Amino acid sequence: MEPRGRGAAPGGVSVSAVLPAGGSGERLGGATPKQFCAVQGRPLVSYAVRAMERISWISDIVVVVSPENIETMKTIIEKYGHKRVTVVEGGITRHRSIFNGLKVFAENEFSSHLLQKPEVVIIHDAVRPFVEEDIVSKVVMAAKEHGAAGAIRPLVSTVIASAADGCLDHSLERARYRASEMPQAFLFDIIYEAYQQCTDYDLDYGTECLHLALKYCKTNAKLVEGTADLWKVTYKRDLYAAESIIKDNLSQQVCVITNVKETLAQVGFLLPESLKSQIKVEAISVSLSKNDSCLQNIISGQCYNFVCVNDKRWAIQETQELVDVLEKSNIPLLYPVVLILVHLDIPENNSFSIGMEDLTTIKKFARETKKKNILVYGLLIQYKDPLLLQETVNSAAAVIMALIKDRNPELIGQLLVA
Ligand SMILES: Nc1ccn([C@@H]2O[C@H](COP(=O)(O)OP(=O)(O)OP(=O)(O)O)[C@@H](O)[C@H]2O)c(=O)n1
Ligand SMILES: O=C(CO)[C@H](O)[C@H](O)COP(=O)(O)O
Repeated sequence: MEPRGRGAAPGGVSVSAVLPAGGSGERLGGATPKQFCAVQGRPLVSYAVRAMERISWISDIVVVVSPENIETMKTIIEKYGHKRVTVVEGGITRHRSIFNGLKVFAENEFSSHLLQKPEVVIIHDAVRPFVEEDIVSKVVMAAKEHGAAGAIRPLVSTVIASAADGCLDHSLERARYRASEMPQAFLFDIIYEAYQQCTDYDLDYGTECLHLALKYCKTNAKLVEGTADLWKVTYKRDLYAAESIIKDNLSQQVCVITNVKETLAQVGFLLPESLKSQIKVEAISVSLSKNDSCLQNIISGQCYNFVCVNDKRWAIQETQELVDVLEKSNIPLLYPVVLILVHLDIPENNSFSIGMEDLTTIKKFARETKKKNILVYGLLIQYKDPLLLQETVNSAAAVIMALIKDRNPELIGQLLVA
């Protein structure tokens, strides 16, 4: 069978990946295994799958899940449009799950369709969502040369051993040891051989694939320094940390779209200027209905925050056009998009007034767009004294930043006043 990935892998080898996701997440607690817990609305496992999937030279991605979660995993693949993924039934321990994942490349009877055996296989826990191509590429190159490789991090705490009486027996010299993280990569034949040879004790109690390669194939893995965010989601606090890292990543860029008359354009200029001290700003002045190419470029550049400055009453019609463009782009499929409708209540805009009807309209609109993973908020910039314009705009920028950073789905449809 032809490999499904595209592009040349480092060192020209063929590469596939196995993501063990068959655990129950006891240490995290709760009814849902951690790999299926929602982070910014999307299951954690989908982040790890996405991280592998966007590396074009990885041919196949095997996700190993417990039998009762096979359908859940298939639904996730379908919902988030994951490609090149094969779901495989896991075992009762992590090693047994990984072994099952490897068998799909080697044993006909294990899978209805045997995947092409890669020269190098990556093993990466499905609960480590932040893995970049750079480190994956480094472990693959090192595995090609040394037979096995894995990411490491410095130890945070000193490792100590306790004696039978519960007292300190000895401690290890921290500087000599490292924490073994993921991703790891192996010449396929080496790791497969190691799993075939290893004992039930290894399969049931072992925690380290690199160790199996050493013990059974005499392969000394190359250790590659990894980045801090390779850590494994293990406890509840790790889910909170993952959530805030994602929110932080999504808050790097905003697109300010102004669609105002010249007399009001001052705000359209001052607002981006004020935001610039906190976030990268793309400011454009367009009629959204034109499906502007400039806007398209920004969207395809993975911008997850939009501010629309309007001089009319709640211009839902025009905002709907932006929502349609975003939806078509698939941008909100993977992460929630923040869309802030800014309206101006300023001296030149005499006709402006807000009634209950307006508030209901924006709420209704926000509820609909939330179903598309687009979070809509309203912001009214209100000032009567032109001398206070800069101050008011600064306060509006602060509210916009708070909405972007928080991405709070409970606040959608609310009208805030700056
Ligand atoms: N039988 C198992 C056990 C674990 N894993 C996977 O191995 C990775 C790392 O293991 P760990 O953090 O220990 O996950 P759990 O076993 O789910 O956690 P806990 O030990 O707290 O129950 C996770 O992606 C987990 O789903 C697996 O595929 N099959
Ligand atoms: O860090 C690792 C390197 O091999 C593994 O992810 C880790 O050992 C998994 O162990 P556990 O299932 O006990 O959490």
